[in-house]
Amino acid sequence: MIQFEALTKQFADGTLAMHNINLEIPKGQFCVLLGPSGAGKSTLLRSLNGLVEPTSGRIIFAGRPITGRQDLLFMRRRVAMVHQSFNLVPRLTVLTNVLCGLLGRASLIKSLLGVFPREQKHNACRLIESVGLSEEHVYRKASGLSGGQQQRVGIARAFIGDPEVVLADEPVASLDPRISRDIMQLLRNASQARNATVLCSLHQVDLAREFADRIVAMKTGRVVFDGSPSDLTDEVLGEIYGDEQSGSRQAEGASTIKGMLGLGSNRLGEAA
Ligand SMILES: Nc1ncnc2c1ncn2[C@@H]1O[C@H](COP(=O)(O)OP(=O)(O)OP(=O)(O)O)[C@@H](O)[C@H]1O
Repeated sequence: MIQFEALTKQFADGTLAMHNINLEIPKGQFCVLLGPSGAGKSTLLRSLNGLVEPTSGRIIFAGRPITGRQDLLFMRRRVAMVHQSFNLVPRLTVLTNVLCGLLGRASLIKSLLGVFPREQKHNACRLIESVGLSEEHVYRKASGLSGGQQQRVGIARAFIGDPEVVLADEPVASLDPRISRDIMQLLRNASQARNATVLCSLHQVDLAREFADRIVAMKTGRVVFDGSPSDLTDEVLGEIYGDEQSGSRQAEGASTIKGMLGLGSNRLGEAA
């Protein structure tokens, strides 16, 4: 479904956010990206919705090399995004927020006026129900929902356009552990039901192990691990996160490796 060929991104200030990334992500795979803060996970995700332009290398999406503007539009139309901070419009209803996932597909004027065909509204209502919200939520403003409910809306919005690929950038970073698991389960179920490919960055190793078909770990812009959850041993985790533990940058991350693993300090200390 997606091929990254020697993908490299160097920002104008010289930061090398991705260096020679070579990956093939097959259709329907649920691939989790792990790695310390600043590893390049978001940059990789953003290269797939056109928000980051690679410095060199290329992306092949559904067999089509993404080189020009038309290719980029082709890819963007097939990719949806789930955000860490939900990115809903607070004053709009749940229904309209979900329908916003069709912007760019529906007529711009109609979308801006909030005029969506009956069938699309019907689909949106079905999706709202399928993500665990009820009728009473449909016309409620997004600002009146809990974080977990907002992310359910975010998932419904991502899937309404029937995307082939869903990018989820730390989708549970601002949720408590129980709700996080529910949201990951929902994302997993929704993608499986549609055979959609998911690329999901996470800081929670336990969730990565539970939900991923495949885990790719990055560090300083490079892929340092690519395998199944069962291959992700504590030793490998120590290599991925170890150096960062002693660095001050870890404070910027979602949590310490200890918290992420839910382990005691001794084992962790050894790994680090
Ligand atoms: N627009 C930008 N200009 C310059 N540097 C950037 C820009 N965007 C990201 N970077 C840098 O690129 C590197 C990779 O950042 P990225 O956000 O991809 O990491 P990440 O693994 O997603 O981190 P986190 O887990 O904290 O979200 C970091 O050093 C970051 O500071």
